[in-house]
Formats: sequence, C-alpha cells, structure tokens
Amino acid sequence: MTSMDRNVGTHDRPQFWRVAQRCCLIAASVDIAFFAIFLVLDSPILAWVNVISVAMYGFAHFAYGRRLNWLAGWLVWTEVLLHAALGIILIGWDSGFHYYLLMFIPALAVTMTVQLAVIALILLWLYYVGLYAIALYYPPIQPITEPALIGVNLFNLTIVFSMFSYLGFFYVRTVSSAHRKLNRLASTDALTLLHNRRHLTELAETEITRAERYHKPLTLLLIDIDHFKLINDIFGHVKGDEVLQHLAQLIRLELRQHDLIGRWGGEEFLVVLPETDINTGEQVAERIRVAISRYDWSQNLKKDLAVTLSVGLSQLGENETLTRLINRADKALYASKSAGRNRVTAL
Ligand SMILES: Nc1nc2c(ncn2[C@@H]2O[C@H](COP(=O)(O)OP(=O)(O)OP(=O)(O)O)[C@@H](O)[C@H]2O)c(=O)[nH]1
Repeated sequence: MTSMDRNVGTHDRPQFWRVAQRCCLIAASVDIAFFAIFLVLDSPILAWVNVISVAMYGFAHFAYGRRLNWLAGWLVWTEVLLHAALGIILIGWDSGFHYYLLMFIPALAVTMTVQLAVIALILLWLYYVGLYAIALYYPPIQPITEPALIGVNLFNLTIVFSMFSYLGFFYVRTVSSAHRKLNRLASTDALTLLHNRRHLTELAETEITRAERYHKPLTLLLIDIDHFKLINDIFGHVKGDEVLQHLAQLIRLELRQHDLIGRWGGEEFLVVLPETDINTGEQVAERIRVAISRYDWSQNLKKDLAVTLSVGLSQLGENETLTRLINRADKALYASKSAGRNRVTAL
C-alpha cells in the first residue's frame, strides 16, 4: 500500500475508520471471552493466543485513534489471518474461525484502490482455500469434544453475523447521509443558503400546478438590490457577499413558513407567495422593502451602508407558465428601477 493509498482512507473515509476502531473493541471483547472458553475446554495454547490477540486489538485501537490506519490495518490483518490458521490447525475447520476472514471482503473494498483490492481478495481466497485444504488432509492437533466444537462454531458464527450486520447498517447509513448531503448541495445556494435557481424553479412549478388545481391565487416577487455594484466597489467583494447573506436572512424573516425564496441570480432573489393575491403580495413586498431600507447595517457589518431594494411583482394568470409569470415580474422590476429604485411595482 503506498502512502497515498493510506491517506485516501485517512482523509476520505473517517467514518469507516471509526467503525474499524470500534470493531477492534468488539474483537478484543470476543477474544477475552475465548480466553475463558479455551481455559475451560483445556486448550491452553488457544487460550493464550487470545491474550496476544487482545493485545494486538488494543494496539490497533490505539493506532486508529492516532490516525495510523495502515499500522492498525496490518495488526488486524495479521491477527485475523494467524488466529484463523491456528484455530483451524489446532481444533479443526468446524471451529468456524475461517468465518472471520470473510469480514475482509467489504473492508478491502473500502480501504484500497480497486487494483490492490482485487489482488488482496485473490490472496485472501487462496489463503482461505489453503486452510480448507490443510483441514481436509490433516486432523486437528488439539481436538475438543463434538459439543464444544459446535458451541465454538455457533459462537463464531454469531459474532461474524453481528459484525456483518453492523457493517451493513453502517454502509446504509453512510450512503443515505451522503445522498442527503448531495441533495442539499444540489438544491442550495452556497452563499446565501437559500434555494438555488434550479431547485426554486422546481418548487415554483409545483406551486403553480397546485394553485391552478385548487383555483388559488399565487404571486411572485422579483427582488433586486439597488446599485449593488457600487457596494462591491466601495466596500469590496467580501463585504458584498456578507450583505447578500444577511439580506437573504432579513427577507426570509418577512415571509411565512410556506413561502418560497431563492437566489435567482447574482443580486436578485425570487419569492413565491402561494395563496396570495397581488394586493397582499404588494403589502409583503413593501414590508420587505421598508425592512431593508431601515435596517442598520453598522450593527453586523460595521459599515455605514444604505441598502435598498427594487421589487417587481405579478400574480399568476389563467394557464400562465412560470416563464411568462417571471417575465412579467421582471418587467415590473425594470419599471421600479426606471422610476428611481427603492420601490415596488406590480404588473
Ligand atoms: N459580492 C458579490 N457581488 C456579486 C455577486 N453576484 C453578483 N454580484 C455583483 O452584483 C453587481 C450587479 O451589478 P449591476 O447588474 O450593474 O446592478 P446594480 O449595480 O445592482 O445596479 P442596479 O441593479 O441597476 O440598481 C455586479 O457588480 C456583480 O459583480 C456575488 O455573489 N457576490
């Protein structure tokens, strides 16, 4: 494994390493149980093998904690390979110690590049088959009674079953949380954390369909910051970004829970007001305009700014598409700008 491959695991899959670290604790507990079991079964060699195993898992747990994943991985690999071989040679194939080798199949896929994982899987398979061949041709060195062998087998089977289930649930949880994160990223504007244009378009289309079906009014506001270029030029782009972020929150505060707001363009916001006619929409737009024009920017930005908005609004007409509705709001916005800015125009 190259140092780069090791780093892939360290940086890209931290959750996996946390799970691997937890598995070390589980494995150490299992080996403590085995220590007692083999003492009772009068198999001292296997009992003491488990003490060494506990120590190795302890070191591996420590190494995972220190982000020495490659070292921890080698310790775990060595332990499982040797433990499986010793278990099978001493008490036979039916002890089920080979089940633990199967745990490496998902682990290899996650921790290695595809090429390395394929090579490691082939080697693992050869090792597995090799142990089976040994068990076929050589009788166990320290056989235990049939009921004890069945007990050890069932115990191993249960542990491996539980660990696979744990890994399965971990995998499902990781995939669904990555899926949720991707969805959020794909639908959110990174700067203002409002809906982005694509997502807002989808939501607005749904609202329009609903408004048409239930014969409810729907009003749309297109909001544009006045002379934003000047704000950028005077205070810098970073402050400009802060104004955008803050303004997004201020507008949000003036809206109802089920109203929609998104960033439509650079310094332009689109608001969809379901179940709202043009008169109420005008009141909402006016409320937003006044709130922004009166806002004291020196509190948050430590700058004496005057920020105003121009708003264009339009109410959904019969059989009107979203594009046409936005076009009308855009014309209204243009009228607000032409009439001197810091005003609301309905069309
Ligand atoms: N800081 C910052 N500025 C942006 C962002 N997106 C667009 N802008 C700026 O917004 C400004 C828009 O300028 P104009 O289209 O000329 O509009 P304006 O200066 O607001 O003038 P009017 O709209 O006519 O009142 C440009 O300077 C853009 O660089 C952004 O994400 N962050």
